[in-house]
Amino acid sequence: MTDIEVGPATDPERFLRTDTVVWFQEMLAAPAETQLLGLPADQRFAAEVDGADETAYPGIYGVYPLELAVPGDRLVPCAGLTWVGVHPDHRRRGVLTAMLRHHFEQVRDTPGTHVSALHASEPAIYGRYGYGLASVELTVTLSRGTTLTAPGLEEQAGTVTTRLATVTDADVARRMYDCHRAVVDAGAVVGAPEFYERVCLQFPEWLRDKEPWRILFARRDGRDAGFAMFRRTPKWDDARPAGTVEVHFLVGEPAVRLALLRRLVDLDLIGSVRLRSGSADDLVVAWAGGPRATAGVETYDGLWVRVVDLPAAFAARTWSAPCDVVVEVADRHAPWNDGTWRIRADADGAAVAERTVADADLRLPVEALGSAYLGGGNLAALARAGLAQEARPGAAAELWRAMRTDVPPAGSMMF
Ligand SMILES: CC(=O)SCCNC(=O)CCNC(=O)[C@H](O)C(C)(C)COP(=O)(O)OP(=O)(O)OC[C@H]1O[C@@H](n2cnc3c(N)ncnc32)[C@H](O)[C@@H]1OP(=O)(O)O
Repeated sequence: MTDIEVGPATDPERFLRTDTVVWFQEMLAAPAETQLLGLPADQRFAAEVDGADETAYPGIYGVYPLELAVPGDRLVPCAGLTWVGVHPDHRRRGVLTAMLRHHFEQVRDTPGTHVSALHASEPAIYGRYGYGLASVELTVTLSRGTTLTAPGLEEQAGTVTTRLATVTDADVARRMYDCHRAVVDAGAVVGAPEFYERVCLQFPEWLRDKEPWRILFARRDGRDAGFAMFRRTPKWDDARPAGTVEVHFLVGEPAVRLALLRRLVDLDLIGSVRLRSGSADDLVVAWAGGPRATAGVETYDGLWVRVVDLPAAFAARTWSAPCDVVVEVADRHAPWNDGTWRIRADADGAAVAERTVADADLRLPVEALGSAYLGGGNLAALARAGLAQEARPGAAAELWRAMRTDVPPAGSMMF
C-alpha cells in the first residue's frame, strides 16, 4: 500500500482544485478564502501521497466547529466533518481511511469535543468508520393553501408577524445565528457565526437564473423569534401558476414555525412548498393531518454521529432512565473505545462509563452507540435485527430506555 500522510492543508487553491474535481463542478471565480468562508484555516486537512500531482491534493477534508443539541437541552461542541473528497486518481487505496483515522485522533485530542457528525453523500461509506445514523430526516411537501391545524398553538402563533429579507441584506447572517442558537431541539446542529455568513454567500455561478435565498423572519415583541430560508422557482401548468418553494431552514418554537409555514403556503404564484430537514415525528405532518394530507413525505438519512471519546460523550448528555449494563464495544478506527465498558445511568440523568473486566451483557459495534446518542436509534430493535448481540436478555432494551428521548431527534441543517 502507498504511504499516506495526513496533515494541515496549507494551500487553499490546491484544496479547492481537489474539491472541484471530486464533485465535478465548475471552478468558481471568487477568491479561495471567500469560497472557504466558515471553514477555519486550521480545520482544513489534506492527505499527501508520494508522486501525486502537485496541482491538487490526493485527499481533503474539513471540520466545521459546530454545536450539537443533545438530550437534556444542552449544546455540546461537535466536529462537523465535511468537504471530504479523494481525487479520482487516488481512490480506493485507503486515503479516506487514513483521513478518518487522523480526524478521530484530532477530535480525541481536542478538549471538550467528544463527537463527530456528518451528512453522508452515500449511505454505505461511513458506517464502516463507526458513524451511526442518529436521525431520520423527512422532506415534506405541502400544497399551496394547506390547512395547518394546531388549536393549542393558535394564541401564540397569533402574536407572531413575519417579514421578508434576502440573504444579502445587512446583518441577516447574525440574525439567523442568534435565532438558531436560541431555539434548538435535540438532534439539531448550530454553526459558528461564520457558518451563517457562508450560508448567505451568493456566488454568481450558483445563482444563475435562480432566486436569491430569502429569509422570512418571524417577529414577536419587536424581536426575531425564528426564520425560514427559502427560494422560489417559477412554473406554469396550462397557464396556471405552479411555482415551487424550497425551504431549507425552519427555525423557532412550534408556534413560530406554524406562523412561518402558514405564510409560506400562502405565497402567491406557487403550487407547492417543499420542506427539508423534518424529524421522524415532524410537527408539520401532524398539523397537515397526517402523511396523506401532505403532497408527499420522503424519508432520508439525517445526521450520522460518531462517538469519538465514549465516556466523555456519554457524560455530556442527559439520560432518560437508570441503567446498569456491561457493553462490549467493537471499534476498529478509534481503538481507545474498543473493549468492555460498564455503563451506569442514575435517576437524575447522569451517566458514567468505566472500563470493566466483567462479562458483557451486550455486544455491539460503536456505530450503534452513535445511532442512539441523540435519542433516536433504537438499540432493542437493533438487537432484534441481529445487529447487536445480547448475552443477558433485555440488556439492549435497558440501555435503549436510558438513551432514548420522548420525541425523535430533530432534523439537522445541511453542512
Ligand atoms: C461528510 C462528507 O463530506 S460526505 C462526502 C464524501 N465524498 C464523496 O462522496 C466524494 C466522492 N467520493 C470520494 O471522494 C471517495 O470515493 C470517498 C471519499 C467516498 C472514498 O475515498 P477512498 O479513498 O476511495 O476510500 P478508501 O480507499 O479509504 O476506502 C475505504 C473503504 O470504504 C469503501 N468505500 C469507499 N467509498 C465507498 C462508497 N462510495 N460506497 C461504498 N463503499 C465505499 C472502500 O471500498 C473501502 O472498503 P474496504 O476497506 O472494505 O476495502
